[in-house]
Amino acid sequence: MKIVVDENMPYAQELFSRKGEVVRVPGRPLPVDELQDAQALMVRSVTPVTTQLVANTPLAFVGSATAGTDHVELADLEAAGVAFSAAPGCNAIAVVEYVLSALLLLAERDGYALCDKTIGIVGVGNVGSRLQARCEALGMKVLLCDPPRADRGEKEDFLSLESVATQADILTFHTPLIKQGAYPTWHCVDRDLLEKLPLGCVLINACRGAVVDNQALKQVLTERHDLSVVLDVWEPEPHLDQQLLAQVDIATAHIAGYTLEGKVRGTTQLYEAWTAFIGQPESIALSELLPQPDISAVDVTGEFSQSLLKRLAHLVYDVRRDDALLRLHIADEGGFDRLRKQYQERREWSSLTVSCSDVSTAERLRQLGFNTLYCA
Ligand SMILES: NC(=O)c1ccc[n+]([C@@H]2O[C@H](COP(=O)([O-])OP(=O)(O)OC[C@H]3O[C@@H](n4cnc5c(N)ncnc54)[C@H](O)[C@@H]3O)[C@@H](O)[C@H]2O)c1
Ligand SMILES: O=C(O)[C@H](O)[C@H](O)COP(=O)(O)O
Repeated sequence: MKIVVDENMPYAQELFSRKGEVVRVPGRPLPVDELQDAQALMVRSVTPVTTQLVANTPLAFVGSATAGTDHVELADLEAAGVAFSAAPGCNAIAVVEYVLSALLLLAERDGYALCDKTIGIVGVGNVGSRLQARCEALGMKVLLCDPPRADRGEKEDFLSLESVATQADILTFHTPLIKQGAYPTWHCVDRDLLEKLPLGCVLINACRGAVVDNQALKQVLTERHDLSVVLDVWEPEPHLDQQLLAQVDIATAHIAGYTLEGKVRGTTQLYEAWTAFIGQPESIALSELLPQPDISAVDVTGEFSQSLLKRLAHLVYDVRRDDALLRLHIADEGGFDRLRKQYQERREWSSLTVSCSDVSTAERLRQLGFNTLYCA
């Protein structure tokens, strides 16, 4: 059995080679000749999966180690009789911690307390709901927009996009990219919405580039200097608009989901889905695979504060690292994809054990995602 896997999928070689021959390939562009005798293909979001790609191959299963599936023609795969699995939620914590790393930075730069702010979360799924929990633990007011969930009658208090966008100090997007149907998100942040954002609003896009009309954003940013913008995703990738990049406050190369934990969960979720598909189900514990982090423990004395949280969060991951790298390398040939392929290891907040001399600080940091100990 031959299994073709994207080379940017940690531990794929080790796991999939338990069952067959593994061939690692670049995802953009994918060497299609490798599929001529392959039974399974494991991709990331950079590989469009079309009827054409799978036609005239023995592929029976395609997996994508991602939350988003807009690069996959799902109906065509089904029609071709090819099974598919994504990795829902694998990198949700990573995206949440990316957003918080950025917010802690902007709050310090502009001198405000996050607990005084209202955040509007658009798309309240795996990422959005975890972000909601962490923002509530920070004492922020949280407004939610998720029309599909609202229409299913779920019990949260969901608002319209316009209502959230006009009330929130911080507006962050965590929806899939959807072009058609009842709940489209393509260009849902258009000129009209951008003009309605409150004075000094922070706009964050860490879902898919085209959820924001990038040309409209570029234009509005020449007129409104009060907005702060954080973009991890771009329209289009990898050839993003360098003028827009220069206008935004934090710019990164679609790496919000790139913690080691997030990527490894992506691999293990696919391995579990595929082994179930071939009738030999296996489950893999993350702890079997993850190495010890570079920094695994710190001691904290004193009480919880935003400043303490920022120092701890940035000890694990400071978004300025990725912002600097993108600005430095965006003009290089292949720079965007190289930054993603050669991504420096990044861990989740839970990889850090924080020993606290104050019980309420320990509890607060635990709610915010750290591993904590109370040492009287
Ligand atoms: N930047 C990154 O590295 C990164 C990492 C993970 C996910 N993503 C992107 O973020 C998206 C969200 O991730 P997730 O894991 O939370 O997905 P999810 O499927 O768990 O949640 C998406 C939520 O969006 C809601 N939604 C759908 N249409 C909507 C609309 N028109 N308006 C508002 N809400 C709508 C859905 O009901 C759902 O609750 C993914 O689809 C992916 O494109 C990006
Ligand atoms: O949808 C997702 O899961 C993310 O966008 C994912 O992290 C993107 O990374 P890629 O698959 O392009 O490596």
